[in-house]
Amino acid sequence: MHFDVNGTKDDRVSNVKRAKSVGKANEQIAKVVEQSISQNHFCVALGGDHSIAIGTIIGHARAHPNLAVVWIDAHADLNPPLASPSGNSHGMPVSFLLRELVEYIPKDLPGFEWAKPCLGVKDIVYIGLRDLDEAEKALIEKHNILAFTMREVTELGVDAVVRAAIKYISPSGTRPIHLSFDIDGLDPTDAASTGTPVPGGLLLREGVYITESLAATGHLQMIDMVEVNPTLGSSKEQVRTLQSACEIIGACFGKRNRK
Ligand SMILES: CN[C@](CCCC[B-](O)(O)O)(CCN1CCCCC1)C(=O)O
Ligand SMILES: [Mn+2]
Ligand SMILES: [Mn+2]
Ligand SMILES: [Mn+2]
Repeated sequence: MHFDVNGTKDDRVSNVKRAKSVGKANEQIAKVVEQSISQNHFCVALGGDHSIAIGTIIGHARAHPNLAVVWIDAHADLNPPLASPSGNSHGMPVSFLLRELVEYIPKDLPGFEWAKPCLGVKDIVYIGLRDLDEAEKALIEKHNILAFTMREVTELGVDAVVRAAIKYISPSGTRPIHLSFDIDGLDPTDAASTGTPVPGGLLLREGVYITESLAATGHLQMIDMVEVNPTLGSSKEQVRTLQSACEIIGACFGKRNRK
């Protein structure tokens, strides 16, 4: 039995653990993000797990409906609630955001009454994938979602991947971009202090390059920096992970390794 902050029952509903707390928190996040973006701020959301992207992206899209999303992650976070093998909401956020998946979202989810999908499958691109569940693979395939897995990053190189990603989501180069950066998109050597690390990820240098390239479009509006868990790993790993997160956030504001 789980309880929410008010001490009322908050159990697993339609296979979403603590549905009410997650839904209500994201409702608040969406309001704050919409306000911040509407005041023309560059917005940095610090997670917490990746379920906060439900609120950050819906909030951002309220201010900029023509939003495009770059999702850096070892995982697709695309499990519709009933297909999730864990019931952990951090593996589901993208399924709540895509209009084409709305039929898979249970109608009775407490706390999520406000959450309406705000993206089409063509408005998102993945970079760094290397650990997908069966339902996620099937949905990426069925809806032709553009995904550069670590295989493509190795094959094409990070420059070709980020150029292709930008060309795809913003052919005119003018669309507002939301970067949802899961620190576990990086290799555990650069980011071990996270809940679901997966070997063979992006080097910090590659993560910085992708972020700098998005910033160079002049339309990067917001970054989620999520899944950083400084309670995990050795103190050396914790420092390294926090340093990586700061480098990525810094890269949103332009080139780091200036000549
Ligand atoms: C791959 N899907 C997972 C992980 C989601 C990670 C979320 B993120 O925000 O960190 O990216 C894992 C599901 N596996 C758990 C172990 C047994 C096999 C399934 C899930 O729980 O949905
Ligand atoms: Mn996670
Ligand atoms: Mn994630
Ligand atoms: Mn992840």
